[in-house]
Amino acid sequence: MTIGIVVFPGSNCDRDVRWALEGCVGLPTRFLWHEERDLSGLDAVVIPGGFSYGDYLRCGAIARFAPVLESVRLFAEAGGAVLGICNGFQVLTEMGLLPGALTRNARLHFLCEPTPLSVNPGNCRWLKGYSEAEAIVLPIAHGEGRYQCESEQLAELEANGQVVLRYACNPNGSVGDVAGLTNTGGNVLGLMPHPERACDPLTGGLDGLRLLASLSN
Ligand SMILES: NC(=O)CC[C@H](N)C(=O)O
Repeated sequence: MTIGIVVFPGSNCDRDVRWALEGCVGLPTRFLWHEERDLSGLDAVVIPGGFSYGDYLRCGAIARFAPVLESVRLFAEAGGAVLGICNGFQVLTEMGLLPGALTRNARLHFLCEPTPLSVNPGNCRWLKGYSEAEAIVLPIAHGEGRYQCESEQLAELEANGQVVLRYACNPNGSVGDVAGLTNTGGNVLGLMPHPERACDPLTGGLDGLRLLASLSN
């Protein structure tokens, strides 16, 4: 099994994700530069955190036009496992693979702190290792993490079980305490917290490990 990790100019968590997947989980990875289109041989794709194209316009708004994402869209639409972390979640909403939008945090500050969350794994392929309503802690590090969508859309997401991660103490003003969403197929997951920074007790706990290890079980 090999996991692709997308790299845009401005990505900065691509190495963290590689360290977690290879060093902590033991899964081989391959970097996918933003101009590449070839996903052959890959079993899953991670769009990591960072500041793609300098976060100009809106986080993820330029990245959505990257050639690599045309292939990622086809991969996801065919049922392939895709994980978007932080800037990756922003990219997934900008490209329409997940509904809604991530906007500036309610108090306009960049937030960087451990954050308590509640997991509702439903049919999400990336969350098989967690139990229903499990309480976990993952770090956040973002300026644009305030999830927004229409109330009808939120009701639909809730009814479908697509709100798979919720903030216990909503730090950024997200509607419905949304910290992470899956698509109806459960193969695409976008989340603002960073599971790759919680894969070692020395550097942020272990609550992210099962997420990154989920595909290998
Ligand atoms: N850690 C990240 O991926 C940061 C995401 C994005 N650049 C923001 O500040 O919201």
